Amino acid sequence: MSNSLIIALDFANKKEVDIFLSQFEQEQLFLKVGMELFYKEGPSIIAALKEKNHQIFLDLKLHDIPNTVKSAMRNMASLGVDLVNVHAAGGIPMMQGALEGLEAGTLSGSKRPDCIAVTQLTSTSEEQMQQQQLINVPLLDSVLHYASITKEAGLNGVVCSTLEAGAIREKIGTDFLTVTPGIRLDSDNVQDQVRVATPKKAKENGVSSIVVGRSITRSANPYESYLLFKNEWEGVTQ
Ligand SMILES: O=c1ccn([C@@H]2O[C@H](COP(=O)(O)O)[C@@H](O)[C@H]2O)c(=O)[nH]1
Repeated sequence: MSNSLIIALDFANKKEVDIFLSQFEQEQLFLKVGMELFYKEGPSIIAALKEKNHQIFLDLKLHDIPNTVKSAMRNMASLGVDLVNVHAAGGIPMMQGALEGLEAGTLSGSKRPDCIAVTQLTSTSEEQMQQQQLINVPLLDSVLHYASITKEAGLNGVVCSTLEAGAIREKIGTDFLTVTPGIRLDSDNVQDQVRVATPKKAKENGVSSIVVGRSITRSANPYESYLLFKNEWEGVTQ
């Protein structure tokens, strides 16, 4: 799942998704279904998107005791999604439980969904992390630590910001996925994101895949905006 531009479908319901996707004609997309849409529509939204042959990142960011995460992941794998995630702060046994659940739930003949772990949310600043999580190290150290335990647990990679992706590749290796939200063009409003970067910067830093939401979904012309992001993401050679 490298080199993808993943569109975050942060919509209230399926009707809004259908209107949005109708502007993309036959294009095969990598789509992220998050809490807002999944909690409204449930598994049927995944089936509807898969029917159109889109790839799917089911972004529910699980963080619970290992047994609960294992059972939930078994059900998530049975939906046939391509990518799922947890919070690395849940710890190694929880992440291992996630993988066990995914193995158990993957349909025969299908590939197990890749599983990645959120390090520090891209909306978190170093100051907020230190004051509110009482993590008294630089934010980069916290992200690198979470990436290390994610690797130790056997997951496929992490969610981080573009700003940390290069250091993760150096420390953990190039076959470890770095999936980065917080992507904006220079002219965009950053909204609630803190650690942001352009698609060009993401490519330069060796990011595996970028996640773009509102800059495309809330644009006056979503397809045009999608192409702007896609061209910048694909147009820069490493
Ligand atoms: O650290 C994280 C983890 C997940 N996200 C999700 O990505 C998109 C970003 O949307 P934008 O509109 O482009 O800001 C959104 O669905 C988040 O839930 C993240 O932003 N940061």
